[in-house]
Amino acid sequence: MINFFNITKQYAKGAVALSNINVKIEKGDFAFIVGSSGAGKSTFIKLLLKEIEPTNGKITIAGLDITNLSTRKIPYLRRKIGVVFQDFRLLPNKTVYENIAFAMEIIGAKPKEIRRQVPTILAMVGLSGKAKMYPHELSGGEQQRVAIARAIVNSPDVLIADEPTGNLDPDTAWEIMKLMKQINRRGTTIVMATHAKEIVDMMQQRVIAIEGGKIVRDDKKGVYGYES
Ligand SMILES: Nc1ncnc2c1ncn2[C@@H]1O[C@H](COP(=O)(O)OP(=O)(O)OP(=O)(O)O)[C@@H](O)[C@H]1O
Repeated sequence: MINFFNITKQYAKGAVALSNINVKIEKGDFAFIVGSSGAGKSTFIKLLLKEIEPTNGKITIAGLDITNLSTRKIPYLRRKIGVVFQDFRLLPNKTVYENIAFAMEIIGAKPKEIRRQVPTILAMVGLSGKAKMYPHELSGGEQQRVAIARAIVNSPDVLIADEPTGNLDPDTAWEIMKLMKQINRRGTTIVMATHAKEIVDMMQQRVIAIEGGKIVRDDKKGVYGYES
């Protein structure tokens, strides 16, 4: 599903954030990316999202070589990937319904399809009663559910989450993790960068640890492995 071939990323001012990384994430995997601050986790995620380009190497996602992708094909890539961030990033002037509908509109979904799909996805994330609310009227956990709904509404192959529980209290964080696991069970590959030791230890999923720009550990049912 996701392949990093000899990926090196050196930033303009000299820092080598990732150094010759090779990793393969299979379809249906749930993989945590862990590592201390500055280890290279965000760089890993940004490369996947094509927000930045590698200095060397090749990345493929669902058979698509994203390092040599024509501008024309970038929307196609975006459809294969859903993203969730720590700070939710919802559109403040749109309701819950509109935030999710908008993600469908921009890929050209038909109004009929949108009217059918948005309530389905809202029910799935447990927010059927909140469709008309605005983001500021919701709790952090609810906002993150909306963000997840928006990320999966177009049925991406991969859900990428960058510290999705970072702004949430422990109970709410667990609710979000249950939802992520549910999405994973339906076949979506999940890649999640996190500092949340308890979550990683409890979930017993694949753990890829990055240190100093290299993969230092890759365990099938791993633990966080750092003091938090
Ligand atoms: N835009 C940039 N320009 C120069 N150096 C950068 C840039 N972004 C990150 N770096 C450097 O690359 C290295 C890896 O950073 P990265 O943000 O990937 O770490 P991280 O593991 O996500 O850390 P954190 O857990 O603190 O978010 C660090 O040494 C950082 O200073």
